[in-house]
Amino acid sequence: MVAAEESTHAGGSDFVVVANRLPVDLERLADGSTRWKRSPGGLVTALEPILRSNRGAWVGWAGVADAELDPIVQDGLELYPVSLSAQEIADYYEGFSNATLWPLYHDVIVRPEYRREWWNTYVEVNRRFAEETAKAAAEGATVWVQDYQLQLVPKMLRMLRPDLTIGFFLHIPFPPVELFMQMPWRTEIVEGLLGADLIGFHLPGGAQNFLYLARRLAGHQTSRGTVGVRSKLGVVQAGFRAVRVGAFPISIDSGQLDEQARRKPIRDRAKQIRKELGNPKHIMLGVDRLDYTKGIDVRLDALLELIAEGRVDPAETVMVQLATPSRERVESYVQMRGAIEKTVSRINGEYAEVGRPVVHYIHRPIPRDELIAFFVAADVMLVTPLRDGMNLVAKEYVACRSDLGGALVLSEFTGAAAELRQAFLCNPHDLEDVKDKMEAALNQPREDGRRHMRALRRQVLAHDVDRWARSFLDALAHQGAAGPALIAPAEVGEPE
Ligand SMILES: O=P(O)(O)OC[C@H]1O[C@H](O[C@H]2O[C@H](CO)[C@@H](O)[C@H](O)[C@H]2O)[C@H](O)[C@@H](O)[C@@H]1O
Ligand SMILES: Nc1ccn([C@@H]2O[C@H](COP(=O)(O)OP(=O)(O)O)[C@@H](O)[C@H]2O)c(=O)n1
Repeated sequence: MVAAEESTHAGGSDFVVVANRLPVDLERLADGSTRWKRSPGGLVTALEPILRSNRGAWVGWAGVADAELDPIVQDGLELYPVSLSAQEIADYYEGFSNATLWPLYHDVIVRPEYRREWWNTYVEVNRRFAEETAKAAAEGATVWVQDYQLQLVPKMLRMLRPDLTIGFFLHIPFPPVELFMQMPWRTEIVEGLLGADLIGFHLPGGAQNFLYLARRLAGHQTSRGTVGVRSKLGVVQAGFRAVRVGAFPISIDSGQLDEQARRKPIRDRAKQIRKELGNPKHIMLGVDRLDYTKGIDVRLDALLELIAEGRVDPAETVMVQLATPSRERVESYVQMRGAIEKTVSRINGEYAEVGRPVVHYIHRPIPRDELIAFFVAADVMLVTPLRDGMNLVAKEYVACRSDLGGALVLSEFTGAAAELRQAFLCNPHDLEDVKDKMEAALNQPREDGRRHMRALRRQVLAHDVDRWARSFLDALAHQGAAGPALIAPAEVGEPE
């Protein structure tokens, strides 16, 4: 163990978030200059307001290769950039994180690749994140490690800095045991996570899966009762340490988004969007990173069939698909992009008129205000992932609809579906079901729509990102680094 000497060299931050990405990406422009831009994805959307209100530090990668940057204060946030070489990006980020773990944890929608050299780099990069965090954290600090890219950091960090309180949160689904068992380095991953004091998942199912694996793979005793939402934590007795495991569904800054969406410039822009789209009777909207988990193909296929069957009139309906570029060098993403763009062309080729496309497809990031105006303008929001940890877009749409207009079609295979029960829930693997729900959402009577949206908004406004972070950090604080075992012996099951 390292202990005393490391501790005297500790940095100044009492609260440190560690995530693969910083909240901003460094962008290198053609003229050689650089600028910072917002990073993609829901993790950043959720964590940025938390870090601001806790005045903490953020350790992460700046999104480009070989950027040797000193710690900086950017827009009020203290950032500690971790440098990755081009080879590390290929092996750790595109390889092990996004061609092994991502598909494995998302129900093997595409086949995960298991490559030893990717794993070796994943271990090395996790070690570097742990070392950088050890430098940034003050004596006795709380460190919150985020997501599947950094599952070994909790154990590595505990070895370097036993004085820290360490939390870990997984933003993607934790897979069923039968799938996780494919992973050649499954025991190392479970043990890596068990370096934390508290391990959080979006849903109780993920927590239960993990408890089972802690018994089976690491041979620890664990609690046996069911895990609740923000309550009834599970416990793994890892030697003298009690590691707690719980479900904490993430959310958004709903109050702030609600307020923003009510502003006149946003509402005016929403009207203008409708006009620019040719004042159609119905606007359907999809907003996603371009990822095969998101089921963009599913909603396009459904639209194509609905039009072909005469159930949707292309003269009065448009679909807008805003797709942020994502992981563009990973082969499965290249293939999926090709397939989606082909279907967009097919729908427009068969059913559009000159100057009046049926599908408007934008493959680039769009400014936040513009996105909010699209949420306000959309009559039907299509969220159809084959599997998604949470899906913040669904919650953002609801937060933007203070007018009680609009309808949400939501896949049952998102974390959000556990909370947004009044949406048009659909099974994305059943195209007929998706079509039926899209049609029902388009034709929903106004009063029914208002009732559904009111109930959805109650849920989203009451359970915001601040509540998510507080519930996790409160649970973490109540244990502390060397906290006592919280399970009575009677609750502990023997390993199998
Ligand atoms: O960093 P990238 O590779 O560009 O990917 C963006 C993020 O995607 C994933 O987001 C997840 O987190 C959301 C918030 O908890 C959740 O709603 C969503 O279901 C997840 O897919 C990923 O987990 C992040 O690490 C990435 O930064
Ligand atoms: N074209 C797009 C698509 C998504 N986004 C944002 O990216 C985030 C996506 O979060 P999410 O939880 O739905 O999904 P992931 O991309 O994190 O898997 C949301 O905050 C969206 O508003 C965006 O800004 N522009």
